[in-house]
Amino acid sequence: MSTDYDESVDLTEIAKADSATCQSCITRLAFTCAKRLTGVDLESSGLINWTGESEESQSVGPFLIGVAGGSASGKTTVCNKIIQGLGDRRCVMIALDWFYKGLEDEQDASSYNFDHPDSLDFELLSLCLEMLIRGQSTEVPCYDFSTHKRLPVKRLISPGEVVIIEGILTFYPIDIRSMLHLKIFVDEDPDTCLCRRIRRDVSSRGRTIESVLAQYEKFVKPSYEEFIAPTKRYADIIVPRGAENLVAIDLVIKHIALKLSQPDLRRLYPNLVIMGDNPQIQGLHSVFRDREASREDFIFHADRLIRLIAEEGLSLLPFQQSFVYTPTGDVYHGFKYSAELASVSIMRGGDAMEAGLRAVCKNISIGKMLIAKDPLDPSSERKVIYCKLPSELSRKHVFLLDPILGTGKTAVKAVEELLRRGCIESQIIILSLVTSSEGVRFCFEHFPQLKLVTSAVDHLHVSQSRVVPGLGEFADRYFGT
Ligand SMILES: Nc1ncnc2c1ncn2[C@@H]1O[C@H](COP(=O)(O)OP(=O)(O)O)[C@@H](O)[C@H]1O
Ligand SMILES: Nc1ccn([C@@H]2O[C@H](COP(=O)(O)O)[C@@H](O)[C@H]2O)c(=O)n1
Ligand SMILES: [Mg+2]
Repeated sequence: MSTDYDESVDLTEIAKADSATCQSCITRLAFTCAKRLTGVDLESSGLINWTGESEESQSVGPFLIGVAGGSASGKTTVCNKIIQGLGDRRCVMIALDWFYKGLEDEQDASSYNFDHPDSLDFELLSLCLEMLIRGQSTEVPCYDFSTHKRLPVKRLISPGEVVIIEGILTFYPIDIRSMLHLKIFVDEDPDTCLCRRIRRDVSSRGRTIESVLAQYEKFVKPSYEEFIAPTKRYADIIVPRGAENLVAIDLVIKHIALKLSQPDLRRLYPNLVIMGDNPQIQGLHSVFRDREASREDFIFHADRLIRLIAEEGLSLLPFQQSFVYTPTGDVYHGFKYSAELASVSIMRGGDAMEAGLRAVCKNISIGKMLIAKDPLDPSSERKVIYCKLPSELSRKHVFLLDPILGTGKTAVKAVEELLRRGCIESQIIILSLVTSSEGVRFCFEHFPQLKLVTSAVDHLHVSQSRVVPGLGEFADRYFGT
């Protein structure tokens, strides 16, 4: 094959690029080659909507774990066990200790509080983590505990599938905390921590017993109480007895392995249900996404899918144990829903989901909401134009019907209105046939407690105006308008 590629694609650029740039270069190269070989410009033909950028927006990046806890509680030891348990997964561990600002020559270590948040360079840590999240290598500082200074060298850290950041104040700054997908607090008896710290600091950090005890009384203990212990409430998991707690460590390893097995947005958003992983669902999509499908086929297959999505939504409702007598006079022990349910359709697309929903939830009361931008000002914010809701929503679970969730802005506006009218965030379940990954992120960034059931996650076209590959205007195709 000729190497006569378009000059705008520089192969040396690919060789030295980070993964995102590299992907984008390779995409351009692929488009160029295809155009040379076939004469068809795939990029502008509309046959392919994939671009390096949009693929990047689908990527969920590394799984970020934060480990916090008192000094010498066993954080580093717990992290090492987790990494060991993950086997050949590529894990990267970052110690908060590397980000100590260090002392100036004139500063006296015995009167400096190394347990205060101001002693750490969280800004630099944040930049390093952002690079790892983008799949890029990053340089981290090296710190010398015996001189209390940064060394004049840096260490290059390559990106990994799992990134663990461990340190006493990992959960303290909100920007670091909000990046984390799993937060673990190691909780150890303070006497045990002190004994371990004396041993460790004397043997490997160049301290005397007296200096460790003086620092402990003056700074370590008070700062633990003021800054570290209060961050325990941000933890998803509290591990008592640190590295001894093999059951907790095993559960954590299993949880991470499960998350790594989810290559999509479910890894980040536990309240996201995607039902599209099987041929049955994909078979339905193959009919109603087809632009040649007749209206009759479109409605039939869309209704089938809406029924399945509604059933999935029902499975998220709370239930309680119940029993019935069977015709044989015996008792059958089962369950019944313990929640009242209502629904709200976002007009006009949501209206087209009502028949499918009613086939599953016979007498459900359905409200309506019309949300739109000012037609004379397309850059304006979305507004609620019309809203008629079922009664007593505050004690009900609500299915919010939005067949195609694009930017997510309409859905978010609808959720805001529902909350304003008394709904509870965790009781709102969005039912959507097709979503974009960008829309999913937008919804969960605004409302992490809500639930979202969809049968496919596409992506937003660069123009932001449509979901691709998508299925066109759902309501127009459904109502034949
Ligand atoms: N469960 C344990 N039993 C005995 N020693 C431990 C245990 N966990 C940690 N240590 C020791 O205690 C010291 C501090 O542990 P480390 O994991 O470095 O704590 P941290 O990172 O929280 O400061 C280390 O010398 C380590 O080997
Ligand atoms: N120059 C320094 C810097 C930090 N410390 C102490 O280290 C502790 C944090 O490290 P862990 O591994 O124990 O989490 C912290 O409590 C600081 O007091 C220090 O002594 N000297
Ligand atoms: Mg440590």
